[in-house]
Amino acid sequence: MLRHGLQVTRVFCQTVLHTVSARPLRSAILRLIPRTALLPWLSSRAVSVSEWPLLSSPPRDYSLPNPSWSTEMRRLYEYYDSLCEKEMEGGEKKPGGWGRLPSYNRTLKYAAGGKCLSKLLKEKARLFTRNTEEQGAAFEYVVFMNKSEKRCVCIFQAGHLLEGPPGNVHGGAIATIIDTSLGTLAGYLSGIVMTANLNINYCSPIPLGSVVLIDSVLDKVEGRKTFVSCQVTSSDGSKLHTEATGNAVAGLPIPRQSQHATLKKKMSNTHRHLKHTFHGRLNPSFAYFKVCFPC
Ligand SMILES: CCCCCCCCCCCCCC(=O)SCCNC(=O)CCNC(=O)[C@H](O)C(C)(C)COP(=O)(O)OP(=O)(O)OC[C@H]1O[C@@H](n2cnc3c(N)ncnc32)[C@H](O)[C@@H]1OP(=O)(O)O
Repeated sequence: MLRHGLQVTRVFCQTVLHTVSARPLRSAILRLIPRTALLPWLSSRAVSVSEWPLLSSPPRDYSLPNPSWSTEMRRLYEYYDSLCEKEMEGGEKKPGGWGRLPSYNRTLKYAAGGKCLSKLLKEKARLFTRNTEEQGAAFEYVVFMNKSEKRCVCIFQAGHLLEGPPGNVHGGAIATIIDTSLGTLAGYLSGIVMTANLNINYCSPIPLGSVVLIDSVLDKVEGRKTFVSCQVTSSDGSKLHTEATGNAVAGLPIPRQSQHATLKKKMSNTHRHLKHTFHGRLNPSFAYFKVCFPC
């Protein structure tokens, strides 16, 4: 009887997986099936749960080329990608100092401190620059980091949803991508940071749909403060669109055992405020963010 039940489950699982190709529908169906019911199917396929895309589907990496990318965007991507450290034949690493940073639409997913946040925030929060699935509509960008030069280059293609003055990119959208580039560089070099100060000079408008380069460098580190600056230029570097300087303040270090009780007390005091909104100042839950560098 039990064996018969397992067999029916297995056949059902296989039918679902092989016939339903639309991913949202397939995911919805699978959410209704208890995971234990899938085990017979998995064991029959001799695959581990982590290998199975629907139980642990890898998040979409938004920094990879997609059909909306212009020829110029692709050309620049391929240029910086060619500078990246890569495994060569024989296991040797091609030196270059550059590396592409992956980019996801969630950060809370990686936060153990997320228990302080409401369920709504946990489920619905999206990184501002990656909050539309429509390719090419808003921020299309990829960040390449050069750790040894303490520098990063962001290739940015501005989509039609970012219009400000007719035919040109909104100043707030430019500030957003600058904050993202500078924040990413500061975060990469100094750990978790919050932008404390950002000064922007808008020198010439950025045409909607065009591709620009945001070249960011580290100026100095003073205690918790990381000073960074950038220039936004046309893709061939001939025209300066924007320049900016910023100061990012590093968060609290991962708590040591002795500090843990104080932090826990602080967290419960602020829990009520944190429940529906972020606290205005850097709060202890930031200390629990896993350091990862999606941008
Ligand atoms: C890990 C996950 C990564 C994910 C990445 C994906 C996203 C990609 C990247 C996206 C990136 C997006 C990034 C975003 O969008 S971050 C979002 C925008 N930023 C904020 O909301 C920050 C709000 N402000 C604060 O939280 C606090 O004020 C901070 C944390 C900044 C400092 O408060 P804290 O209580 O902790 O420290 P402190 O007050 O003792 O000050 C410490 C030092 O800093 C100096 N100072 C302070 N304020 C300013 C100021 N305004 N100008 C110049 N300096 C300032 C101050 O004089 C002092 O210096 P000194 O006296 O020691 O010399």
